[in-house]
Amino acid sequence: MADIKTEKLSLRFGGTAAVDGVDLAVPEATFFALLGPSGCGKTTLLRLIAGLERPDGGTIRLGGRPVAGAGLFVEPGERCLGMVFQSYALWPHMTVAGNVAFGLNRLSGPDRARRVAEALRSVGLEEFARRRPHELSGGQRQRVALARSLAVRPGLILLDEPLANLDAHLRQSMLAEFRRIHHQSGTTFVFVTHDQSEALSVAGLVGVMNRGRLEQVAPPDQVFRRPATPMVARFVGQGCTLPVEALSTSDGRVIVRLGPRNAEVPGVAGPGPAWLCLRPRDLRLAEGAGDIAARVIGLRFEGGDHVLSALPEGIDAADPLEVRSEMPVALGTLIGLSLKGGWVLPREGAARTVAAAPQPVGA
Ligand SMILES: Nc1ncnc2c1ncn2[C@@H]1O[C@H](COP(=O)(O)OP(=O)(O)OP(=O)(O)O)[C@@H](O)[C@H]1O
Repeated sequence: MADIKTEKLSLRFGGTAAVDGVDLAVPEATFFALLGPSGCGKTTLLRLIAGLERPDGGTIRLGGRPVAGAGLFVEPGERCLGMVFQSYALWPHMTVAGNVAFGLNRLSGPDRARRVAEALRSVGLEEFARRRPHELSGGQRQRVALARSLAVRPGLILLDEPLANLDAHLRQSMLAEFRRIHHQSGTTFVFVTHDQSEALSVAGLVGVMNRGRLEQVAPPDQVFRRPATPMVARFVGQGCTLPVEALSTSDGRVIVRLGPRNAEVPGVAGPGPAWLCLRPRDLRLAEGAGDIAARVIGLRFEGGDHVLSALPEGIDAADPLEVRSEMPVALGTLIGLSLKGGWVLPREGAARTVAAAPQPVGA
């Protein structure tokens, strides 16, 4: 088991800051998911931790041991970690057992065989030891790749989009497998994905990256319910952000002006310009005027409901909001939306209240 600590970690490729001053602390035995849009720097951060890239600046410690920093660079093979890639990277001419034994050369024959059997048992593939990779399904190949990493008993396993080549159904069962194996092995897992539902369902700790920086590191429910930045609010859970004015704040609840009306919403913004972060589940169609007046500009049928896209009225630069309805509503209709939840964040430069914030409405 190894914890991970990076300080001011940076790597540029030409004009691109792929990783930009990242301070990260992942406690040992954590299942950590690194989440973010394509090109935000997830793989580069993983490769820096693995030792496949050298940082331009900053430091990395694994299990308390410095592995990269000024004048110091520990080679990947000496970092006591395993890697699992989306391409599996198995040797096609070797059997499953041969692939799993690959990193165990320093062990004696019987010890090696025992370690291979143990690793294959932990991923449920002991009966497949004599097969070759082309005789396995994609999910089974990925489990062989994981068994190969587990066999060397590393303190840390780095998984780079390991489910990207699998179909949706198999991804779900592999996620459950990863959780079980992580729990059983007690190894620290770092799991890179751009799929937020994957990250939130599998990890104990989630890091959201954007443009080379970490926007938030928190347990999945906090990332979802208390986004630290507008980017996290928009990226996770189909969220959107409305520009509002925070009028006053007390006990972690903020009164915001929504066009001509005011509403009280949980949050951390002091008085001034703020963002109201909303998810579809934070809104419902009001019987009367509700909290927000909005005009229906789109309608689709999804998951058994009609989903209305509605543009708030009286709020400058607002994006359309989505709300579910049992009945279809004609385009152009003025509707009222009631707030069931939400989260208020200060806009850049505005005051943030420090008081501990309560759970949002409906949490
Ligand atoms: N070897 C390289 N040479 C030049 N630029 C690179 C290199 N590797 C990555 N980059 C750039 O660095 C940035 C971060 O890339 P990275 O692969 O880390 O992103 P990512 O979040 O893993 O993306 P994805 O989800 O699409 O895999 C991107 O702008 C990318 O184009």
